[in-house]
Amino acid sequence: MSRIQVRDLRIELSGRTILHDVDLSAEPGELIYLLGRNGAGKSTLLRSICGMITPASGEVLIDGTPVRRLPSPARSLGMHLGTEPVHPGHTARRHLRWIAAAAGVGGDRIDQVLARTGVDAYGNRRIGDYSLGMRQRLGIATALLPVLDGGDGAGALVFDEPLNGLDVEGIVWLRNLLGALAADGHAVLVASHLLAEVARSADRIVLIDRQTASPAVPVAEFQGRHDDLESAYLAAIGVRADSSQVPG
Ligand SMILES: Nc1ncnc2c1ncn2[C@@H]1O[C@H](COP(=O)(O)OP(=O)(O)OP(=O)(O)O)[C@@H](O)[C@H]1O
Repeated sequence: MSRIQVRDLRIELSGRTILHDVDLSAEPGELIYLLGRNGAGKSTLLRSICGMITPASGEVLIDGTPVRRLPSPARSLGMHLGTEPVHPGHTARRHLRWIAAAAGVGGDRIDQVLARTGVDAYGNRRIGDYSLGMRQRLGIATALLPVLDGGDGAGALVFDEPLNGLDVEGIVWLRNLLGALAADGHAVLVASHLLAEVARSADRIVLIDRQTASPAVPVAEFQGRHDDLESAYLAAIGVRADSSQVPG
């Protein structure tokens, strides 16, 4: 069973407050989506949860342990934080070998995650030649490395905009994968702008706005009296649905 707890988190970068007073708990078996406009702080929050950003104050606990005290966060957390290839000349297989070794995950997992994500079809080609959707699938494969089927691997997973660039069958595949991970007891946290997908899949929604996070609420509660999630979201961030102003 896995749990992500964020307590009273404050993040400052280059002397600017990016997030403050963030409290969030992703429980075992829950799929939580983070919403928020460009620059709201979703990636910053996910990176903080993964221990890649040191908070000015507050804490992140993964299964009750402060993330920065975990001996190997990449073993305790499945992470997909972006699609930029670190080494464009590497193949997917070599990339995964490198990540698995760094995280202390057995190399026998590599073939499993390649097959589970469909990356095995092009696992021996250099990442620099991948399309966006192919890079997304590789990022998802990386996040699955420490997640052992029925074992004691990572319990919690975070994904930063994993849907971007996936084709239609990829979106359906990822929806089923995230649902299956949650059903297996993993706490799953996903940042996305794709509200149709959020509406059909999320257990709860958190809105990142005005440098903080709303309480996590079920989709129906977030939607309230609005016709759909998009209208509710626009109202929540203070934008009129018919507005043609450049947001900012
Ligand atoms: N290293 C950094 N130094 C200073 N400011 C930063 C740094 N990284 C991010 N920021 C700022 O933090 C804010 C939040 O950025 P973040 O990438 O977390 O937003 P986001 O919600 O993920 O946006 P998007 O939806 O566009 O991906 C932005 O104002 C960004 O400019």
